Amino acid sequence: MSDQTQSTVSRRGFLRAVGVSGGAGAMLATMGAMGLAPSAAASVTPAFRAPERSDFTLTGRSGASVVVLGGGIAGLTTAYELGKAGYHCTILEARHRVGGRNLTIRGGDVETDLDGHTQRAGFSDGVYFNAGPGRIAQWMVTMDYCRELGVPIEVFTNQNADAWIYNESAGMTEPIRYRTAKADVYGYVSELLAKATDQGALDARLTTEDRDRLLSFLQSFGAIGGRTSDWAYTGTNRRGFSAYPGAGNEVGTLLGTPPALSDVFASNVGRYFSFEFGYDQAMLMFQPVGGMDQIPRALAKAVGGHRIRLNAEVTGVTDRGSQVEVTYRQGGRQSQITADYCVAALPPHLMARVPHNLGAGVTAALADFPVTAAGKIGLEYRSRWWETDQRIYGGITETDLDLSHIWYPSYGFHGKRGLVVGYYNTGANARAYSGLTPEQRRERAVSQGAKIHGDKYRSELVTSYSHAWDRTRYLEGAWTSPRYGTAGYNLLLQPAGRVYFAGDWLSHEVAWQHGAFVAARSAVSSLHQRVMAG
Ligand SMILES: Cc1cc2nc3c(=O)[nH]c(=O)nc-3n(C[C@H](O)[C@H](O)[C@H](O)COP(=O)(O)OP(=O)(O)OC[C@H]3O[C@@H](n4cnc5c(N)ncnc54)[C@H](O)[C@@H]3O)c2cc1C
Ligand SMILES: N=C(N)NCCCC(=O)C(=O)O
Repeated sequence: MSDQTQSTVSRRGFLRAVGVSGGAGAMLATMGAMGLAPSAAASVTPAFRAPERSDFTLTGRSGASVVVLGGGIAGLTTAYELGKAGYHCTILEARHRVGGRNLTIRGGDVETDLDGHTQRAGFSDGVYFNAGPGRIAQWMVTMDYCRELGVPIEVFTNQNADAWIYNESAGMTEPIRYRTAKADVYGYVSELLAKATDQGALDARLTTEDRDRLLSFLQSFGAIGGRTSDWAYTGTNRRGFSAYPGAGNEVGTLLGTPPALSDVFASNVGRYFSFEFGYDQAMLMFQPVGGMDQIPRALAKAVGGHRIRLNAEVTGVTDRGSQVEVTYRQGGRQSQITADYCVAALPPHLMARVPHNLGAGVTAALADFPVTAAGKIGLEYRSRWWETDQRIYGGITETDLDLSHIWYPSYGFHGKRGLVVGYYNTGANARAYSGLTPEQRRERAVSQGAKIHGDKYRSELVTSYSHAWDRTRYLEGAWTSPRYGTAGYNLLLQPAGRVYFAGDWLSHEVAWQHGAFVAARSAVSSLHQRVMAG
């Protein structure tokens, strides 16, 4: 090892170790130079833990019978994985279709909510609306199930420089493109930090070398001037153009000059930038081709339709010691099924209401999951004006309006029609919409969205369908906030006699199908170990 390498490591060991200036080879060389054996690399940059993410197989076979309560992702996965290991599973699902919160609405679908509002979706052929899940991160086990089940996937655009930001409460009268908002916020933040750095305000924290490196980073990050122009941010073509560059001498027309620093901060556009930093929301994201419900459909097909009873509402669970007895109502009749084991994959707040003999502690634990409301509306348009007129191809507009987010479709580009998600909100905003009739929801969403998109937001609209998760029978909520670490939460990670629990609510990825998949895998592993040991 040369002296130069040694000095590089001691001065820049951190940068090299996190792979900023080199690939794996460079990193290993650096580790060696630091006196670390290659195996110690794991403690610096932990290896990706593949087993939890990849395909799953129970070792050994059993012919035991299992009744699975709920045909959402967790229930279906339970039956799918146990089925591979030879178990005889029966799924009892209260709704008229499998999938649970994984719900894709197409033309002809009919849903009636708890308030008696019936909607028949009038969407055109090929147009669909993911009323629940819409996106999948690359690391999620959901991707492995798509591959294993043969569900084709495509990119879901979760972030788009050409989508809008609109903060009405900050006095904005026009929306601003993400790219423009970012250019101005990054520019002014960089200017301020560069000035403070150059004036010595950070000298206690920075060496001379650090200071120079930070200034050089800020110059490129914020596209600001140098020392001679006092690091000023004056705007560049990162803001975008009102007329893009063209042929010959057409240099294009820049999108004006940046507003004053104080106005940029007052607009509060920067509050949306960190969304894409999230480990679960960063691009690239994915979606199944043709709708998110391709996942439960494929699972149900693999499980076998004869093992799934629809419109079967579970009304009681009794552990009889050597077997479990489950009562359910189907077609106006009370029926009963007995199995060796049961996996309860209903929402916890609903399972808490099902009469059982599993103990008061179980009921109390199940009832202790606070539930969040969420809602979405799908707006079908006769033209794709957001693509042709506004040059937005997928992605999300962020607002401080009660509609919160507007999603543009990541499929069907340049097609004739398309579906925009006109609101996706949670909490109080979701409840405000769910308290309205479907017509009132549409009116409210359209009048809000037209502030951003103009007249076509109303005039090109063909039909709509809205879904209020807090008003959906057999779900009564969008997702829960588990009280991790409490005795109640931990109690439900264990079987109650012969009854196991599963669902995204028993995972650290609540509100993600990933959570439902891994919770189901955990329950079936535990059940299978017991059967194999017994
Ligand atoms: C608005 C929204 C957006 C989301 N976005 C994403 C996303 O982008 N990506 C992502 O991966 N995930 C997302 N999720 C989360 C994802 O939908 C869930 O994590 C997952 O679908 C949960 O599956 P589950 O099987 O645990 O529960 P559920 O889907 O709740 O399944 C429970 C099942 O039990 C049934 N049931 C209830 N009562 C009874 C009864 N008495 N008898 C019989 N059956 C009964 C229900 O009908 C249902 O089918 C979103 C969810 C919502 C609501
Ligand atoms: N606070 C949360 N749990 N957020 C997750 C929101 C639901 C979801 O998965 C998505 O829309 O991507």
